[in-house]
Amino acid sequence: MTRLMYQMANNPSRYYQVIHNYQEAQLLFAAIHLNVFSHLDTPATAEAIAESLNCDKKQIELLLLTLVSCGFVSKIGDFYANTPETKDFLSRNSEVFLGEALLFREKMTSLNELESKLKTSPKSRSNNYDFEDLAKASIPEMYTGRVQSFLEEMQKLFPNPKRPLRILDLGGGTGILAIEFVKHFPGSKATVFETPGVASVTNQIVRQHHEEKHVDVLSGNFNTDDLGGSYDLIIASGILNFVEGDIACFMQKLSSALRDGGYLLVIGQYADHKYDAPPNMLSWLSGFLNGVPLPPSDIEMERAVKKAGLKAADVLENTLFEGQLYRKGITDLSLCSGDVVRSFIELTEQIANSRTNVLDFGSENLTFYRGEIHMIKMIGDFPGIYSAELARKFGITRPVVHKTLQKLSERELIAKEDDQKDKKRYRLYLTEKGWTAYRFHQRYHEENDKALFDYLSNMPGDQLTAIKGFLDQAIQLIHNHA
Ligand SMILES: C[S@@+](CC[C@H](N)C(=O)[O-])C[C@H]1O[C@@H](n2cnc3c(N)ncnc32)[C@H](O)[C@@H]1O
Repeated sequence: MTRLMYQMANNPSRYYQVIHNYQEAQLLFAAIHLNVFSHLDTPATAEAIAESLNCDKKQIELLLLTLVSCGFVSKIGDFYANTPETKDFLSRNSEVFLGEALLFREKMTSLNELESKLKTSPKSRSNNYDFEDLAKASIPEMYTGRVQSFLEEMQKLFPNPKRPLRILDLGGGTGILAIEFVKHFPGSKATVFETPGVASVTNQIVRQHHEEKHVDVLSGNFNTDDLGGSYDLIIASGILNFVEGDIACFMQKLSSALRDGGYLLVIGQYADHKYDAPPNMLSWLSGFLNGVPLPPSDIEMERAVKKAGLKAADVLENTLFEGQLYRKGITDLSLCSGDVVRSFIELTEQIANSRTNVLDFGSENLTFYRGEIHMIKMIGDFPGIYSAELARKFGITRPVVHKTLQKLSERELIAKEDDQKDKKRYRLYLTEKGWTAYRFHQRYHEENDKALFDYLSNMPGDQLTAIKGFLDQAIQLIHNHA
């Protein structure tokens, strides 16, 4: 009997690749378990490794050769050594040794009992995850990119590092994000909200970092307990599966805990629709089989946050960090025109009183009154400007301009050059020292004003129109008073 030749429409290689990946995983876990990689930071022979591990030389040689073929280890002559990546992450001598975390995650999310679990429905929605041990095991993982990327994003979100902030990390596990946040934003306070079991681990980690004064650990159930309030940022990373009840109600709870204009950062992988599979379904299948619900879909989240008065503000995308940022609307219904006028008067008073403020850029030579440094800026922006133009641009009298120019000239910050066309006038330029002051001043503004620019650039057009309209009216008012 002749068998019909299958016409190749599909390729089965994927299934063989799965076997390969499975065996590669078994190989890697056994090698981590044996602690092979910690002996390969410097080149060593199979014989030396076998002796250190108390194993058979021939068998170890086979193991090492396979590790080489999978790209975990390199080989030159008879010597084996870790690749740079393996040295960083799989050797116990490294500060970011991930071996224990990998072994723990494999055990925690194992699908060994998959078939038997399919026969019965889960008894309760309780998860069987050991989050206490996960928190302990995942500390080095946090420092292999997540913390670094998180801080980068936070520095963009809150450009003024001196602004004291209040943040909440819900189900924050290790507490490392909160700990690193307060280290980078001095004067800020962080709260980590965790289940009682994990909270004791978080507390220990906070103590190890000596951050007890800046990081509070609250223990409880975020579904039922009060979360505190007036936060500038709430982090919800990998926790939305554990929300009980309506996700819209939970989002409302988080929104109420935020101050106006505060941010909610949601980290996790979500399906587009309720009927789609979440992208990382496989990693968490063991939990789902135990009754942990699937996370909400993007569409459910969209509806829930909108209902809660939160608006999508940004997508934070980094190599190891992906999050959706929402912002609470700034709507204070109790606000009346009197409040705005009071803030305006406070602003004008502060500007009037700051006239005598001195800007010190690090030495007596580089210390300026506001009027002086702004004149330097104007001359830098318009090289060759006449003194009469300066008087006009600043709206001040010529004698006042001359007095300031005289001082700047004596301090060798500006130079005067005769005007070729009109010998009675002179043109103004900055000297090298003047340019140094100009650059210091520019940097000063870049650092200090960024928060205001960021605030305005996040604002919808109708609100910007309202602010511009108010400022035009205010300028008119000052003209009328003058
Ligand atoms: C998947 S882990 C995420 C940990 C951390 N946020 C991260 O992104 O690495 C979920 C965390 O939520 C905590 N958690 C789950 N349900 C909770 C609840 N009802 N109240 C407080 N914490 C809870 C767990 O203890 C666990 O630490």
